[in-house]
Amino acid sequence: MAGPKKMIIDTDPGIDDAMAIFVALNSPEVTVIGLTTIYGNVYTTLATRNALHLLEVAGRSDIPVAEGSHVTITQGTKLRIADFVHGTDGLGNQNFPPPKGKPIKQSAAEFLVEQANLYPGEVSVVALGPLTNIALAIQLDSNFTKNVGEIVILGGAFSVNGNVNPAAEANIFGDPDAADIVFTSGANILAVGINVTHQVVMTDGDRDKLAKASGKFAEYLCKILEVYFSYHREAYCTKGVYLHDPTALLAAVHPSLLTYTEGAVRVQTNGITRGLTLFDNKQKRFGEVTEWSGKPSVKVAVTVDAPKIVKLVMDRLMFS
Ligand SMILES: O=c1[nH]cnc2c1ncn2[C@@H]1O[C@H](CO)[C@@H](O)[C@H]1O
Repeated sequence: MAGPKKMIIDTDPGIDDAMAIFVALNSPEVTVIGLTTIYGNVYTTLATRNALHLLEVAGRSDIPVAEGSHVTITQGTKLRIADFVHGTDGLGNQNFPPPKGKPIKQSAAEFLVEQANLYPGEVSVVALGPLTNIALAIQLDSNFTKNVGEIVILGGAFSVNGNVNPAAEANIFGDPDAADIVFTSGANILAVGINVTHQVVMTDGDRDKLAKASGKFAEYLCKILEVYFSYHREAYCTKGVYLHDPTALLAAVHPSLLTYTEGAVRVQTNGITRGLTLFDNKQKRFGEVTEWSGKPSVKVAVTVDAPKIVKLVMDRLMFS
C-alpha cells in the first residue's frame, strides 16, 4: 500500500488558505512536505509570515516554508492584492505576533523542483494563489512537468463569470502569463474553478458549530472568519462563504468527490478579458489550426459533492 500522498501547498494566506492548510494538516491521507508562498490575497512577504505563523499555530514548525516570487512571471510589480477579502494582514485583522520561524534559503521554485526530483511522480502541488512559482519551476527545470505527480489548481472560471470582473477569476488574473505557461505545460493538472467552488458554502450555521467546537483550529478560525463572512455578505449577498481553497485541497485528497472533463485550456493574457480561462471542449473538429491545437489536455472540474466537502472541512477543523 502506498503511504500518505506528499503534498506541497503553494499559498497566499488568506483566510480560506488558512482553512485549507489546517484541513491538510489534519488529513491522514496526506503528508504536507512544505509550503511555498506567493502574492495574491496579500503580498509575498506577508504570505511567508502568515504561512510560518499558521504552522506555529498548528504546532507544525517542522514543515519548511519556501518564499516565492514577489513579481509576476513578466516581472510585473503592479499586483492586485485582495486584502479587502481577507483583511490587511490577510488573517482577519487580528494583529497576531510575528512568527519565530524563518523561511528556508531556497526559493519556492527551487524547492518545488528539488522535491519533484526527489520523489518523481509522488508530489501533489496544490496551488492556491497566482501560478507564478509553478511557472518558474517549469522554466527552471524542463523535467519538472514530468517529475511532479500532479498540480491541483484553484483557479479559473470555466463557462461562468469571474470574481475580479466578468472575465477573470482572481488567481488567474493575478498572473495570466504564468497561468498560460502552466496550463499548456503538459503536467498532470486538475483545475478547480469558481464554477465549482461557488457551490461549496460554509454557512453561518456551520460557523456557529465551529464556534462551539474546542479544537485549536476551530478556535483560531473563529477569530479570523468575520472579515471573510462580511465580505461575502456585501459582495455576494450570501449567508455564508465560499470554500475555495479547502475544496481544491480536498480535490487532491479525495478526487472522487469531483467529476471533471478533459481538454486544452488557454488563458487570455491581455485586453479586457485578461485572465479569462478558455477550455476547448473538443465538440467541434476545427478545420483550421487554433491556439488550442496540439496543446496538452488538462482536467477541469465540472461537478462537486458539496455536502461531503463541507462535512470533511467541518470535521477536520472541529476535531484537532
Ligand atoms: O471577490 C474576490 N476578489 C478577489 N479574490 C477573491 C474574491 N473572493 C475570493 N477571493 C480569493 O481568490 C481565490 C478565489 O478566486 C480564493 O483564494 C479567495 O481567497
